[in-house]
Amino acid sequence: MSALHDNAPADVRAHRDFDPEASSLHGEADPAVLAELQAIRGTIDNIDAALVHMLAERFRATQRVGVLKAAHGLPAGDPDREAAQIGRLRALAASAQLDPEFAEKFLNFIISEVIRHHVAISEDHRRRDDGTP
Ligand SMILES: C=C(O[C@@H]1C=C(C(=O)O)C=C[C@H]1O)C(=O)O
Repeated sequence: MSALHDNAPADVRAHRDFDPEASSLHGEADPAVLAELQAIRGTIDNIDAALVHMLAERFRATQRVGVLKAAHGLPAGDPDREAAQIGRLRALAASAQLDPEFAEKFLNFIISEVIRHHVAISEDHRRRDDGTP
């Protein structure tokens, strides 16, 4: 299909039109070096795709938790659960030679987004109960 009549959403197009060889380094290094770089980048692209799919599944699960909490009037965050998760992830990271500080920051980043979703779900739920728009 020509680009002119392409009605696919921008994100769908970006995925479909992704150029795995896009680089600012063409002509900057020996072709053998660029070929090795390209091979490693293939692995990075696979991992990035897996991360997105895993995060999508995680958010699908946390949305269910959010709905359950809202239906039963439970708070969005659960600090004791978070502390246990962070301790576990830090240990896992250390054994995998990943920086535990980074693992903790990454988990906190995700959890704060989850809590934002839970607050929104709970407000929605309350509005529906009150009959307010
Ligand atoms: C998903 C939950 O809600 C929040 C988000 C968490 C998470 O993303 O893992 C963990 C604890 C809660 O602060 C939960 O309580 O299990």
